[in-house]
Amino acid sequence: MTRAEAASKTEVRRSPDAKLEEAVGLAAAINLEIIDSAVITQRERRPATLIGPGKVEELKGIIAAGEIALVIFDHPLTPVQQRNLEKELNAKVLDRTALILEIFGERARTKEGRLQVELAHLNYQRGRLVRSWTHLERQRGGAGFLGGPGETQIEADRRQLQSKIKGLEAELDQVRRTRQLHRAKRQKRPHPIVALVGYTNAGKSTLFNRMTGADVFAKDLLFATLDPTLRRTTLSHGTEILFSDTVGFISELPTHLVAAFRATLEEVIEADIILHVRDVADPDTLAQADDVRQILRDLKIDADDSEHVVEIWNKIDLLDASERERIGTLASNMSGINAPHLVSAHTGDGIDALLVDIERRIAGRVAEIDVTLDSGGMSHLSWIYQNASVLERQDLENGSVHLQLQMTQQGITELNRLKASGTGIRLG
Ligand SMILES: Nc1nc2c(ncn2[C@@H]2O[C@H](COP(=O)(O)OP(=O)(O)OP(=O)(O)O)[C@@H](O)[C@H]2O)c(=O)[nH]1
Repeated sequence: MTRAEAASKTEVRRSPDAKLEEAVGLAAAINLEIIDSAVITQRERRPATLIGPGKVEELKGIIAAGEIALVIFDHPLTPVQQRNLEKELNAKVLDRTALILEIFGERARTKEGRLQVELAHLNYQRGRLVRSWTHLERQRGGAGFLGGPGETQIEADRRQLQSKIKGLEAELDQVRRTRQLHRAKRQKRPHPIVALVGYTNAGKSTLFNRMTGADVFAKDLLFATLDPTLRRTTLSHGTEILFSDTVGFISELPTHLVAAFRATLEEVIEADIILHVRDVADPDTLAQADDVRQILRDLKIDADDSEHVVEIWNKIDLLDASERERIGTLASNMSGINAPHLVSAHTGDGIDALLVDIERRIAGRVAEIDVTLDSGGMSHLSWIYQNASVLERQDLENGSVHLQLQMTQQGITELNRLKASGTGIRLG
């Protein structure tokens, strides 16, 4: 059974309750105290307030009684709806995009991450300004509308936003260029990259820590990791790899946010192997996996290429015996390379088998090569140690050194270039 077949065997749509639970989790991610939450069923969407007048009244009562300062709608709101609701409810109103932006704002740690979030924020605001302006314009008769304090103010705000956006884009460009230089340097160091992706809270950071012995912030918080983290690890047969932990994905991630994080996700785009970490104890696991695959496709990654993308079914320790058996059967029905890894990043179950599999997959991408450095080629020794895994070294009596190396194809090409440009290196 392929992954697509396995997925199609089960209903993947989220229940309203699961969506609500996720939204509550998002709010908790920035330490908001949740007073109340509810699913509202709406037959028609009201252009002015999204929800009907009866519901608005009901909410008003709850808000006044609970002294609630903020109301979050897990649904896109137009600028007009947001403003009207704020007035009616006498509380600040955010929609899902605004909430995610708030979370990203709190989490970003690197300069690039912070700039990206700020830019996404400004773009979000700009979209709202432009839309409300067109709305006003339409109300006052379109092209005939000239001057007036409202327009002047909005126009001024828009210009100010525009120039801020331009400034930020330039700054971001500079930061990215520096990072690309670093990356170019690293690419010359041909360690394969293994990137972790997954729905937010799936356990990527915990798995990353487990596999690398690192101590990355892992918490039961959505979007605990925002900036990519890289760490070098040596696998049991000596293969050196770089593990990369990235921002968690989420459904309905606003498109401009995906665009903003595209640069940060370059590690994923260029990774030799992608580990798609899934929380199989979450009732929503199938819908979450679908969302992740969609985002991978947006990044032009073939999520169904099982050579490249490996599914990790995490948190198996949370399953009861019958669920575990069901998941185990499902996994064993998925043949060969399609088969997912059942693990618990928490207890360490399944991690060794996963590391062996990573090493095996990488072995297909790395090759062994013998190199002899004569005395004239010794200056290349440090480059070799940086760029290859040295499996064996023999210091010969005539002063030359014989090395047995493991390198990626890219590294071998580089080595051939070195050989062609200088003396003292013999291959084979
Ligand atoms: N029981 C159990 N809990 C786990 C396991 N793996 C992770 N967790 C818990 O799940 C929560 C989320 O884990 P993280 O590693 O922060 O998840 P993440 O995918 O990096 O999250 P984001 O940063 O939001 O993308 C934490 O409370 C972890 O302790 C597991 O195998 N079993």
